[in-house]
Amino acid sequence: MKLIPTDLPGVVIVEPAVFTDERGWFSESFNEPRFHAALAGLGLPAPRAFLQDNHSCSHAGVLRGLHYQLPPHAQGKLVRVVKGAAFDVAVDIRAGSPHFGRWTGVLLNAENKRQLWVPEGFAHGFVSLEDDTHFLYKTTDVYAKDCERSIRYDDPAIGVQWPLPPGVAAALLAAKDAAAPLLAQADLPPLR
Ligand SMILES: Cc1cn([C@H]2C[C@H](O)[C@@H](COP(=O)(O)OP(=O)(O)O[C@H]3O[C@H](C)C(=O)[C@H](O)[C@H]3O)O2)c(=O)[nH]c1=O
Repeated sequence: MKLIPTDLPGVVIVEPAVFTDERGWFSESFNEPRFHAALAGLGLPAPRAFLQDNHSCSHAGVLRGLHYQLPPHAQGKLVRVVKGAAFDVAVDIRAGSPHFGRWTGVLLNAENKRQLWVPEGFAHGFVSLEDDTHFLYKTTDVYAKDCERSIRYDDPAIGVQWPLPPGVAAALLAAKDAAAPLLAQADLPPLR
């Protein structure tokens, strides 16, 4: 496994080792000791244990986000795409962070097998770039609807440059994602 820092401190790309032979390929999608050691190598803290695995499937142009959960159920997320493609985005929303409101985006797809580590204190979302995009992720806390918050994906104060797949004029959103902008959020996670 190799970690590649993004331009947003704390958010890193995970490139798992892939072993190819005449049968196909094998890859460890998660290995806690190796993940923790690789994070330590970048001076980053090990996350809490992952408590939940999620799997969603999206049509081309579907945008899920920007979402986060507040303490005591803040979630770190280790995300990947196993079929299709997605542009995955993390935003630092920790009150007091020197990088508050900054975002980074990474192409995740079945071919590059890349993952993105999004720590607690960051909002997360993605836009699906193909039909039938299967998005899998581990979270460091369980789903807690009362702690869940949404930030509008096109908040000009954040300025995410969302790509859209060919033929899609506008992102396809759930009603809950026509949300408030970042600076209108009533409560934001603390900088730990
Ligand atoms: C997130 C979640 C949802 N649900 C139920 C609640 C709804 O009845 C249904 C769909 O939930 P939602 O519309 O919140 O799903 P997404 O829009 O994909 O939400 C996710 O979108 C972005 C990408 C994130 O980073 C979060 O993990 C999460 O907020 O599944 C559960 O039962 N457990 C869960 O952990």
